[in-house]
Formats: sequence, structure tokens, C-alpha cells
Amino acid sequence: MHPSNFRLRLLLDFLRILVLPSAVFHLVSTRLYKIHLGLLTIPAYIGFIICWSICKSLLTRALHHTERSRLGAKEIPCIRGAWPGNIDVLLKMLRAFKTSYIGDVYLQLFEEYQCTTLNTRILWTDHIITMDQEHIKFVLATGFEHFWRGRRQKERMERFLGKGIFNRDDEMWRMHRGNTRPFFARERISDFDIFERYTARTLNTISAVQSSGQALDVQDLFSRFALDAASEFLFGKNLDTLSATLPVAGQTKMGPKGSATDDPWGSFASAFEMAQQVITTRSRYGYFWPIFELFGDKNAPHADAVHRYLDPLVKTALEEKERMAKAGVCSPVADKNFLQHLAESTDDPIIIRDQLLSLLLASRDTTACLLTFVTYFMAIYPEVTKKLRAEVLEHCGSAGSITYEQLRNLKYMRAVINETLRLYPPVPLNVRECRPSGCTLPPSDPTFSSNMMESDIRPLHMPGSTVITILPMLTQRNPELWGSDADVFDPERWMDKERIARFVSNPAMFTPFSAGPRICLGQNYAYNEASFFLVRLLQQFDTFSLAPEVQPSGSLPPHEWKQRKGRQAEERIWPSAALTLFVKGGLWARIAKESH
Ligand code: HEM
Repeated sequence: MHPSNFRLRLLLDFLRILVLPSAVFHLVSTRLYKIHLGLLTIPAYIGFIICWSICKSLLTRALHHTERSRLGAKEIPCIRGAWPGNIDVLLKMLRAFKTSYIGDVYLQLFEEYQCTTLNTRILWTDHIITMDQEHIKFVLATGFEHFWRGRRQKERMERFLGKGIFNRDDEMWRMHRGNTRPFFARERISDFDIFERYTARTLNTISAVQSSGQALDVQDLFSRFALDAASEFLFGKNLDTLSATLPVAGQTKMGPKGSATDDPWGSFASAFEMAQQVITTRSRYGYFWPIFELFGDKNAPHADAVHRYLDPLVKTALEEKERMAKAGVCSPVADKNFLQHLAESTDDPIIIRDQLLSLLLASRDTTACLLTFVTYFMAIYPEVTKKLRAEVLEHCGSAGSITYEQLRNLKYMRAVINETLRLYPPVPLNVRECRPSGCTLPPSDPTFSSNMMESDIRPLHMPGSTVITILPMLTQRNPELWGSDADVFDPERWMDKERIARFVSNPAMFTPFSAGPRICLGQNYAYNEASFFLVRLLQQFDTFSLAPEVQPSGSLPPHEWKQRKGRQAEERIWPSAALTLFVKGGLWARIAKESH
């Protein structure tokens, strides 16, 4: 069944869960035994459906048990809620997603059950969550062939990301990966002309706002920078979002991810972000999310608004291809931009548009998130800014062109970027589905003493077609791996040989760009772009401060966070996630030049 037919899927499930047992009961009671139930008809049907479901569940458990014995594996620990189907846990989670610190709801469950991989089994459906580095490594890399994005994730994302690289497996994913990889070759991503152009425009905006004494939403500005640079890099046309109206301090409303503006660019950004929010909400409701969208696909208006922006670009690329073919011109890949190259590989405008959109999503929100959190740290740790700036001035001077070699020599800059990616990975969680044949996960890592003392070191059974949510953000803040100061922002840890050796021997501790065959294709582009931007920013400015007084109402951290441990107790902003991490309401800050 096509992933966009989620209502049909729900209808078939409804038939399977309710109608099939009712039909069997009807046949047995009225036809075979000719029983007349009278007033008891409805309770009898309900009772039979419940018994049927329990028997089915017991049968599935028995089959899993047999499979576990065959594989020499044990069961993944399972949450035991107070209400049937762990409905109490579901409600607690839904409440927590609105007000609690990112990832905290999962961390509390791991702490309660003293394990790093857990089955939430909400509404009788197995759903595995893991912060275990051994299991994350297996899912992404060493056991890659056992997992895919899977049907359920595709169903949630189809309307927005369709046939793009993030929403496809196997053949089509390989095709996209093969087509995209050449565009991230070293020569292409070390040509800094594009970064230079959009960095200069962004810094001009900062200067203009700064001279008026206003604060600005840097998250919004960095998103525009990343999108304009990526659009020129990918399809040779700047979307020119840096020229559109900026959000104004103290007046701007909260948008789906950051702040909102009332202009055509604002509508595009809002649609782009709302589509991500809808996908996130669907995944929180779990398997039965289509119940909430019976009378309309909530992503349709947002996806349509984004597609309206991209469709004309795709049309032009296909027309150009036709013109070139008629004229008998064939240019080499090196002379083409990504969109032209995509248009060469297929005539299907939907595949081209979906892949273009996937790359815009991949490059805008992640890079903007990284730059936003680096700025956050520069604002709250002036000593870090000072050291960073000294390094920039030493290696790159206060102006002039910047080379790839110069960027490579900025060791402290790299440490700051890595430390930011560790504490605030732009993709804080990721989802995969086990292929139907099932598999085993290796024994758990030694995070909890219960894992370590466990004498039973059998692997864990991963039933076929089960969804697994991996939480790199929790792994990257795990004190067992990173030490008792795991929650502390300390770039020096990336310059300490002993600590680096630990990470090198155990790379699954740090996977902000994912790992294995689906590792991020834009990793080096992102490091270059972020480093380049920060060099120019620090050449021009030296003082960064937060402006909490203009954060939109409802975007400052709730007081109750202070009672919990870890970063949330000191957080001055509200980190939140919808596919990617962001600062709720935007990051309002002042950027200035104090020293002369
Ligand atoms: C700080 C910046 C970035 C971070 C932290 C990041 C992180 C990630 C992560 C975690 C994935 C795996 C997603 C998944 O499996 O569901 C991914 C995939 C990907 N990223 Fe990035 N990314 C960044 C920047 C970029 C940029 C700038 C581009 C391109 C311009 C890009 C292109 C891609 C692509 C094409 C994939 C899909 C790979 C595949 O499925 O085979 N990324 N990225």
C-alpha cells in the first residue's frame, strides 16, 4: 500500500481489529450454535473482541518467545504502566512533550528501569527507545541491513518529503545517494565564494540592527543565511530570504519553530516548519495518529505551500534540459549544479522536487541550529568567545580571503563546534524500523550498574517490523561515557589527548551526523560553512549577549526545570525539537563590537 494512503491503512486495521472478530463471533454464535443473545448482544461482542485481542497478543508473545529461544536472545525490558496498554505512560509523555526539557521524559524512563534500551509498548504496540551506544551503532552501522526507515515513518513524512532521500530505502535511496554525493566532493565544498557572499550580507544585517541598539533573532537570521547559501549551491538561484522583512524585537509572534514574520517569506518559513511539527506530532501519537486526521491531511496545506515555491524551479530545470538536448549540448557534471544534475537523471518532476526539498531541509535547519547554539554559548561564556576570537585573528587575521587550510588549523573552533554538536545535536533523535525478519541487538553498554552486573549477557531480541527510536542527544550527555562533567560545556575536552583517544576507540559516543551507510552527506560542507561564518563573525564582532526581555512570551524556560539535574537547571533558553532541534521563540541576542 502506498504510504500516503494512511486512511485506508487505518480502515484495514479497523477491519482487522474490530470487524474480523465480530464476524467470527457472529458466525459461531448465530449460525453454528444458533444462540439468541438478546440484550447481551453488544456486551457479548465487546467481550469477544477483547478476548480475541488478548489471545492474539498471547500468540504474538509465544511466537516472540520461540524466536528468542531460537536466536539465543532475551527480551528487551518493557515498561509496566498502571493502565492497560500503558495508556497512563502515553498521557504522561504527551503532557511532558509540551513542558518538560527535551529528552527528559525518556531519560526518566531509562533511570526508572535502570537500562539503556526499553520497550514502551504503548497501546499494545512494541516501540523500542534507546540511548545505548552499542545499539545505536548496530542500528545505524554494523546491523544496517536489518533496519530501514520503514513503512510507518514513510506514512508520516510522505506528504512533505515524498520520494526524497530521507523518506526512501533500498533502490531509490541508493539512487539519490549516488546522485548527491559528487556535489559534496572536497573541491566543491572548499570553494568559499558562496559562503563569502551570504556571510557578508548576514553580517551587514547584524551591523544595521546593532547600530540601532536592537536585539535580533539570530536563529531566524542564520536560517536565512543557510537557506540562501544552500539554494545557490544546489540550484544556482538564491531564494533571497536575507532581503525579506526581519522579525522585530518585542513585536514578533512565536512561529512554529522560531519567530514569525508576515510576508511571503514568512509564509514559506512557517509552512516549512509547520510541516515538520505535524510529522513530530504524528510520531508522538504513535501508530494510530491517522485517527486525528480522518477528515483531512494536516500536512497538505503546508506541503502545498512549500511545493508552490519549488515547482517552478523544477519546471525550468526540465525545460532547460530539453532545450540543451535539442541543441545537442552536453555539459560535464562538474559544470552543473545539483538541480541540473538531478534533472539529467530523471524526468519525474516529483522526484526532483522532493529531493531538492530534502536537501534544503537538511542544510537549513541543521546548520542554523549549530550556529544558533554556538552563539548561545558565546553569549553565556565570554571567555570562550575571547579564546575563539584570538585564534581566529591569529590564523586568519582581521580580514582577507580565507582558505580551507586556514580553517583546518582552527583547532579551538573545531572543539567549540564539536562540543556544541555534542550537547545540542541538530538531529537529537532518529527513527528506524526493523525489517520484517527481526534480529538481535548486541548486549547493552555498561551505562547502568544493572547492565554491568547482569550475568545474562545474551543479545536482545528485536522483533520484526518494530520501530526503534535512537536518542543520540542522551548518549552524548551520558556521564558514563563522557565523565561526571558530561553536562558541562567544555570545548577543552576535544583538545585533551586522553579523552580524544577514548572517543576515537568508541566513535558511537558521538554521532551528530549519524553513522554507517546513511551518514550525513553534508558533514564537511556544514563544518566548512559554520567555521567560515564564525571566522567572519568574530573578525567583525566580539561581544554577544542574550536578550531575554524580548523573547516572545512563553518561550523562556519554565521554573520547574530548576528542580531537575543537568543542563536544564541552568538553561536560559527553551531547546525544543521538530525533526531538528531549535530554540523555542528564536534566540534573541545582541551582537556588538566593544574592543578597538
Ligand atoms: C550541522 C549540520 C548538520 C547535521 C548535524 C546533520 C546531521 C545529519 C543526520 C543526523 C543525518 C541522518 C538522518 C537520518 O538518518 O535520518 C543526516 C543526513 C543527511 N544530511 Fe545532514 N546534517 C547537517 C548538515 C547537512 C547539510 C549542510 C547537508 C547538505 C547540504 C546535509 C545533507 C544530508 C543528506 C543528503 C542526508 C541524507 C543521507 C542519507 O539518508 O543517505 N546535511 N544529516
